[in-house]
Amino acid sequence: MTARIISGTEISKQIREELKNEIEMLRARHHVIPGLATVIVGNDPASQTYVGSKVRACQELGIFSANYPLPEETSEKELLYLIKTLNDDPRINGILVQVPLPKHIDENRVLTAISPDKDVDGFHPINIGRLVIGEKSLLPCTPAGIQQMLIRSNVDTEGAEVVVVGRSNIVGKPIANILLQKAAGANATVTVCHSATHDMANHTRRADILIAAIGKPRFITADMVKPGATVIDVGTNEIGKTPAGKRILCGDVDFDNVKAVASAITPVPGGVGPMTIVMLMANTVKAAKMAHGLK
Ligand SMILES: Nc1nc(=O)c2c([nH]1)NC[C@@H]1CN(c3ccc(C(=O)N[C@@H](CCC(=O)O)C(=O)O)cc3)C=[N+]21
Repeated sequence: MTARIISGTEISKQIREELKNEIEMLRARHHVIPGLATVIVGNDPASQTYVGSKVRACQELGIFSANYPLPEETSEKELLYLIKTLNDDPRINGILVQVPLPKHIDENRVLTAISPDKDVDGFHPINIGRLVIGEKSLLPCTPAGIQQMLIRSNVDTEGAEVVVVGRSNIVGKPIANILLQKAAGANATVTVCHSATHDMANHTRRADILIAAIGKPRFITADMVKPGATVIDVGTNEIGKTPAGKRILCGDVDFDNVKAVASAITPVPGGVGPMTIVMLMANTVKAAKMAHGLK
């Protein structure tokens, strides 16, 4: 068997088209233009690449974007002041502070300072809490993107065994909670594995849907995958550079061997990454509608 490829590039294009229409409708009917502020502290090249993609996506879709590239030595106080200003700015519906932040800044304090209504990353404790209790909230972008990939490629989660490898606050914990929800129709049986899990392969081999979010290149090997499983690869590990200086990316899944066992698999690049960006745009549109009391 060779697995069907679930293309994040294709699915994200489809969602972009839907968003474009919705944004045009908001503008024409309600005179609303969604606005996103991106804040990046320091000059990590990978972070700059991601923020660059986000800004381009805004331009393409008709979202207003305001960008705040700040020097590495920005103090926590200055950053908190900027966030307060953005919280109060009616043109801004979404605030994204790129993580990781420099070590002298308390990341939790900063993320908690963002108004929950403008928290398009879905990292604020209020939004995490709403997700866990099954209330409507802004969902973290990578997990929301994974959910859309499953829905739009007809992978049924109802009653399925889902195994998530990785327990980060930005991927592992939220995707586990999203797929566990009954109300939203996900309704899966969810196991979360991590670095202290005994006999990890024993868990992963039971998965109908295996989600790899560990941050280790090719960690998931073919012997860890149940024949016919759907495999979602969240890894974006930089394993080198091309002679031209372009980053070479590799997922958390040993793609070439696992695709012979799985029935569906996401590639890296071109899988979860592009979905993360489009869901940020979707959250910005959602936040704009909430801000204007629109359904
Ligand atoms: N506040 C915050 N929110 C984030 O959502 C956030 C963040 N901080 N910090 C870093 C991570 C990482 N992340 C990615 C987004 C897109 C791709 C992506 O589009 N990847 C392309 C390849 C891009 C390339 O070639 O470098 C792909 O997989 O096809 C990857 C990774 C968002 N993050």
